[in-house]
Amino acid sequence: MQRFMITGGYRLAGTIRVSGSKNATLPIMAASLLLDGNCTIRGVPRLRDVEVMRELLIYLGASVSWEKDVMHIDTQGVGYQDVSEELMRRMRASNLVLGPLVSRYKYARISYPGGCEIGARPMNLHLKGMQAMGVGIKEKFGYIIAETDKLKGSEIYLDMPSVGATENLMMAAVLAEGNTVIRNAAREPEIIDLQNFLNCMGANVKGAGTDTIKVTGVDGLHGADYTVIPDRIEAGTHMVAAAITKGDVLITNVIPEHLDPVINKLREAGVYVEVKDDKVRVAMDKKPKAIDIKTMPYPGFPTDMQPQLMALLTLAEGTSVISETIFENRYKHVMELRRMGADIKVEGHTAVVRGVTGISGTLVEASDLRAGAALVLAAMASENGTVLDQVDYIDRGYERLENKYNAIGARIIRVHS
Ligand SMILES: CC(=O)N[C@H]1[C@@H](OP(=O)(O)OP(=O)(O)OC[C@H]2O[C@@H](n3ccc(=O)[nH]c3=O)[C@H](O)[C@@H]2O)O[C@H](CO)[C@@H](O)[C@@H]1O
Ligand SMILES: C=C(OP(=O)(O)O)C(=O)O
Repeated sequence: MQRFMITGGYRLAGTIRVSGSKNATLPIMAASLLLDGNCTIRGVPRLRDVEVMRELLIYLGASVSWEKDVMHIDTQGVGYQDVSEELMRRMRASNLVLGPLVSRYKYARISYPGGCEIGARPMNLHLKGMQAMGVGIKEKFGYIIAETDKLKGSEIYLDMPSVGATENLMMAAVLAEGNTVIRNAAREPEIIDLQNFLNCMGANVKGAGTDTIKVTGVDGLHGADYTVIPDRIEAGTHMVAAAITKGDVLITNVIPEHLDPVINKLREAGVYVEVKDDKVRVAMDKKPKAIDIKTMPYPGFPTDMQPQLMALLTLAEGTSVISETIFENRYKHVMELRRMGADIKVEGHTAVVRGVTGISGTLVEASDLRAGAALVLAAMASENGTVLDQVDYIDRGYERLENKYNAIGARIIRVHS
């Protein structure tokens, strides 16, 4: 178990470079299972979740080498399609191997995935879509067994634009016979990145970024060399870090368009945001203004930024209202922020945040990845020291966050206990 000792009150000033996107890298690594050969992925972030996906690919028989941010995957040895509960439970995104395994081997057996406790997160849409493509699904003792003689292209309508279901079904359709159309598909930038990677391997996928994705099945794929997009949630977190510490930070390696919802909300809160090419400069010298936020599928405000924005709004002038519409259990940071002196009330999906003049450090605990990030931000803005437990959650999605912040003025020490 590891913890952060954070001394608050230091202003962040300088440049931070954003790493490759976790949520783009994970499906792209899973998609390599569609291939019988080699691929190279660049811009791969050093994250715990990426480590788990690497272990999963190796467990299935792939060879994976990873140096700095370049990963080589050779899938020629893959011959096993049965994933143990231990591996599946370590990460939610491990469910993304289902589509590629069924597409290539016509069989997969995986246990239900684990991950952060932010909601029930069922897989009904993934499974319904696969059934429409001719896959038999059995659910037994917490395992999903997916089997088919032949995957057939199909018309699929998603009841909600689930990111994971869209990705799993796109991957399942790549080697299916005929055409698949996914309607009400998720439109997140990571879906476009997956489409680009699949097409780089010789797939025929169109429409990612819109609500209709069309996949024409192909007979086989070839190797690819691909660079993943920068992580928009990491970038958004740094933007809030600059604002909450009343700092001035240049954030590089970003695609500003992916950050539109975050940039707009920060500007509404009075934060100075300047966009230039692949950089964003964020500066703040006063208290933020209260704003309302509703989390929505892309291009709406991302649920993965809700806890971080809440941390900022605890110190705003006035009262903010936050509605979390994606995950039913994504307010676990509220209790911890209250322990630091924040004034927040939660009723159902809504949190009412009354701005306070200051928050103070204490002993708090990360309950999940973004809750942990929000607590780091709050601790950097607080009047004294904070001890943050369970930072392993933060390592799931941020590459040595303390090093990035310490390099521009923060005081964070990682303690191994
Ligand atoms: C690895 C990755 O990319 N993770 C992201 C992905 O998660 P993930 O792909 O799991 O999120 P989804 O878009 O699938 O989930 C959105 C909502 O749909 C529900 N749902 C989903 C599938 C299904 O079969 N049935 C169902 O009811 C979920 O419980 C949730 O309430 O998108 C989320 C929403 O932007 C982000 O917070 C996660 O960071
Ligand atoms: C919820 C997240 O990830 P996952 O879907 O992998 O749990 C996240 O990145 O905030």
